[in-house]
Amino acid sequence: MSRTSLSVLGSTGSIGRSALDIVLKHPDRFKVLGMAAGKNLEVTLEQARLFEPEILSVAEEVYSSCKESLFGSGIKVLSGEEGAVAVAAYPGAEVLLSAIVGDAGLPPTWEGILPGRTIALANKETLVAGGSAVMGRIREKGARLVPVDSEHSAIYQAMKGHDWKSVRRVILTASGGPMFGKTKEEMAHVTVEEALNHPTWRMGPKITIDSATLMNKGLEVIEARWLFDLPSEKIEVVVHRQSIIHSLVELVDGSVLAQMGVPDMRGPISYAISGDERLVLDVKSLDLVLLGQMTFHHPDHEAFPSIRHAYRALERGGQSCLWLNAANEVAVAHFLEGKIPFSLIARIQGEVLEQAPVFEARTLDEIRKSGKAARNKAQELAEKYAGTEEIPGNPNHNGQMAAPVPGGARRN
Ligand SMILES: NC(=O)C1=CN([C@@H]2O[C@H](COP(=O)(O)OP(=O)(O)OC[C@H]3O[C@@H](n4cnc5c(N)ncnc54)[C@H](OP(=O)(O)O)[C@@H]3O)[C@@H](O)[C@H]2O)C=CC1
Ligand SMILES: CC(=O)[C@@H](O)[C@H](O)COP(=O)(O)O
Ligand SMILES: [Mn+2]
Repeated sequence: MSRTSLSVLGSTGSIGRSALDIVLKHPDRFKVLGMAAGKNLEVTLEQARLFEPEILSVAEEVYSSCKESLFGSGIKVLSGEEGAVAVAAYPGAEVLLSAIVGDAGLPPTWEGILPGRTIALANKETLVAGGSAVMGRIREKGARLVPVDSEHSAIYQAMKGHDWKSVRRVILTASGGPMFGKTKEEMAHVTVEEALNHPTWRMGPKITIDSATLMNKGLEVIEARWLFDLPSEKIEVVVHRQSIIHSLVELVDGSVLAQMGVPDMRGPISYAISGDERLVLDVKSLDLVLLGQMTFHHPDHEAFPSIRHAYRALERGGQSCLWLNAANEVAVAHFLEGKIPFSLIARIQGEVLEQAPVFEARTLDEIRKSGKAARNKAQELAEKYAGTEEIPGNPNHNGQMAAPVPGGARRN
């Protein structure tokens, strides 16, 4: 079998590194053609020397050092969004792994949708922000969109050989994140360290905070809506603390299909980039006796309003999902910088999504402009609330109005 040529967007991240680990173990199966990274020069250079791509892009800040270090290597070095787009659109890659974090991943993914190509999609924000426009472009170009996200990969794997007409509902599993069991009142006091301490997955900081607020599951509900062309009534969420069942599909005859395994993203990544082939991976075996039990709960929508925001955005339509996504990114960045308390992330999401235009953004340019407008709204709100420990105007647990407390989110 000839080697699959692969380009990786977000090569230095958690998904990117796992993907390149698979390539390293299967040199007869893959060849890396292009790589796009951000500011991590050390890892970028290591990867460039190991995989010898034809084209590479990094953040503007590290461009000169990168170019200088790779002088004479024959690798074409580019930078910034233009560079990432050039890597994505570079012809010859049969598979494009989209794993830049956040809405920065949308322009390269969009431009990388080329005839006959497989887009292995980790960057869920692309579908949340771009929804019908992205799916339209996939169809128009004759590309193939394959999920990398573990839940969607589970559904995709479970549905192999089954007819989508036979689906009663899909059930996305959520770990519940590190804040599972906390009350609404306790949310204001969650520290950055606590929120970054995911119980089952090791991922980049943005998605880890999304998991802590359960926005990740909200984004995944929207992702499932577009990937599988399902109405939101057929998409449900259940909290499963162990992250062993990666998601389930219930068929019209009551049969339930599940995909299971120890939490390790190399499984879903390899399935997506290999064209549904089962590659040998050194992923641990599932020991059911050691596991002992699996638990299931309804999500607590009072303490974690973000999943409801996602359903609301789908119901409201137009640019609501795009605005929800942009608001979330701004709010998460503010939380990570210690500028706003954890509980305000969901508040900002909810306020911004209600201001979204109710007509669709159809082109990349429209999506980008709209995303910027949403970011500005979220920024204004974040600045307005910065330094407040409690949500202004919301009664605290004693029923009194909370006074803003300087200091914002605490790190310890
Ligand atoms: N990690 C996981 O297990 C899962 C992740 N996903 C999704 O995959 C995506 C990546 O997540 P994850 O790997 O955890 O994130 P990381 O934060 O670990 O990695 C992000 C990657 O994107 C790069 N990057 C960031 N901004 C830019 C930019 N403006 N231009 C070019 N590159 C940029 C980073 O470069 P650098 O570090 O060099 O600055 C890095 O390579 C997200 O959309 C996430 O939701 C989905 C399911 C599971
Ligand atoms: C690995 C993966 O797909 C993540 O999206 C994961 O699902 C995050 O965990 P949560 O279930 O806590 O959101
Ligand atoms: Mn997931």
